[in-house]
Amino acid sequence: MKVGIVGATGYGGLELIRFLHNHPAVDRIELFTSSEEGVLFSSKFGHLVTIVDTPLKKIAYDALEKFDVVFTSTPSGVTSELLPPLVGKGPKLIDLSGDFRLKDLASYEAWYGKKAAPANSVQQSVYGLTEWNTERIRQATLIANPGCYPTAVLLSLLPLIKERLIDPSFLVIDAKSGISGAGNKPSQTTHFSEANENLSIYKVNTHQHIPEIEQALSMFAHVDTTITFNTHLIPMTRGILATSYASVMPGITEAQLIACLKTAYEKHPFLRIVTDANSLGTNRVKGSNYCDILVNVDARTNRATIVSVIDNLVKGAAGQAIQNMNVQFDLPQTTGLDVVPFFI
Ligand SMILES: NC(=O)C1=CN([C@@H]2O[C@H](COP(=O)(O)OP(=O)(O)OC[C@H]3O[C@@H](n4cnc5c(N)ncnc54)[C@H](OP(=O)(O)O)[C@@H]3O)[C@@H](O)[C@H]2O)C=CC1
Ligand SMILES: CC(=O)N[C@@H](CCC(=O)OP(=O)(O)O)C(=O)O
Repeated sequence: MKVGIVGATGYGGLELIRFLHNHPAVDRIELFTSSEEGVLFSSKFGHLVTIVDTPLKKIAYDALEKFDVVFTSTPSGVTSELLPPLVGKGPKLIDLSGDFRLKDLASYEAWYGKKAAPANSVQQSVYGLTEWNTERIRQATLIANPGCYPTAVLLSLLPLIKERLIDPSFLVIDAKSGISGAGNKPSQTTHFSEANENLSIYKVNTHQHIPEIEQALSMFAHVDTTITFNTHLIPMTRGILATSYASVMPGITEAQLIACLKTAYEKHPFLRIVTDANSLGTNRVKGSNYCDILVNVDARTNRATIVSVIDNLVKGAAGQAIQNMNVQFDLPQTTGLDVVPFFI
């Protein structure tokens, strides 16, 4: 299989290379750039000197059309223009940005502050939350890979809401991310001296993943609701921990919530239900495509605390994108992704 990566020099692109290099069905990888045409990739990333020896190529339609799969890992607002002419031209397109996730174009423009992609290409795109949309992903030519936070939040909440075990009308979600979630372009808030030894909230009640989570709750659990969702930056490189709070429906027990999650994911190798809080942490999934989930019910308040952890760059980005490619090519979902978490 011949694979092209646009945005290869970014964090998502580098993770795609890390996994695709070991993917048994991928025999050729070409890397594309908007700013560094002709630069030898390994001259920028010395740790890949024995692995990738090709120069970065200019983004061009005639080159991209020839691939079996094109991954795009670029800032929002790029693929809304780049990809529509490629849809249906041959390659499977897997976009890691937010440009094709929101079906409501006005919502995209309001939350991202950018011009939306053409309506027909947004309609054709398939939301790539692998465990919940497998059959549509199999047929898709354009996949909108989910955001990192929505992946963590939705995987933990969807089974419980779909089975009406928790009340979806008052969901409060508190999420925290490592700094690589912000990409490789430094900013004031990601500057080491300001992020280190600091914990901060950002995009208060305005995060662009709010409409994405609400849309997916409607799409997969048939619940139309509004959520309270806030995000925090933690001084570490990788990882997301999302904690959701919801009232438990009358008569429902913690054991039933755990059983529901276990049943929902029993055939899904990357989803693990954890029952001991000491065994849950971002280091337990770091570097891997796993999503670990814990649920606990506070008997005093009858509220559930639902916690999930992922590596934002793997299950939250490149790993899930490759999982989707595996589905499209009828490969086992774990192909090329069967790695042990770093832990330390
Ligand atoms: N980081 C994360 O945890 C996650 C990120 N995402 C999303 O995935 C996408 C990539 O994220 P990430 O890798 O972190 O971002 P980075 O900022 O690390 O990298 C983005 C890459 O895009 C390329 N690029 C920049 N501008 C343009 C342009 N105008 N046209 C084409 N390419 C361009 C750059 O490479 P070059 O200059 O060589 O072209 C750059 O290296 C983003 O949309 C992000 O929101 C989604 C889930 C998780
Ligand atoms: C820590 C950090 O800044 N994370 C980014 C992750 C979002 C992202 O990746 O953007 P899209 O999914 O919308 O493309 C953020 O919160 O905006």
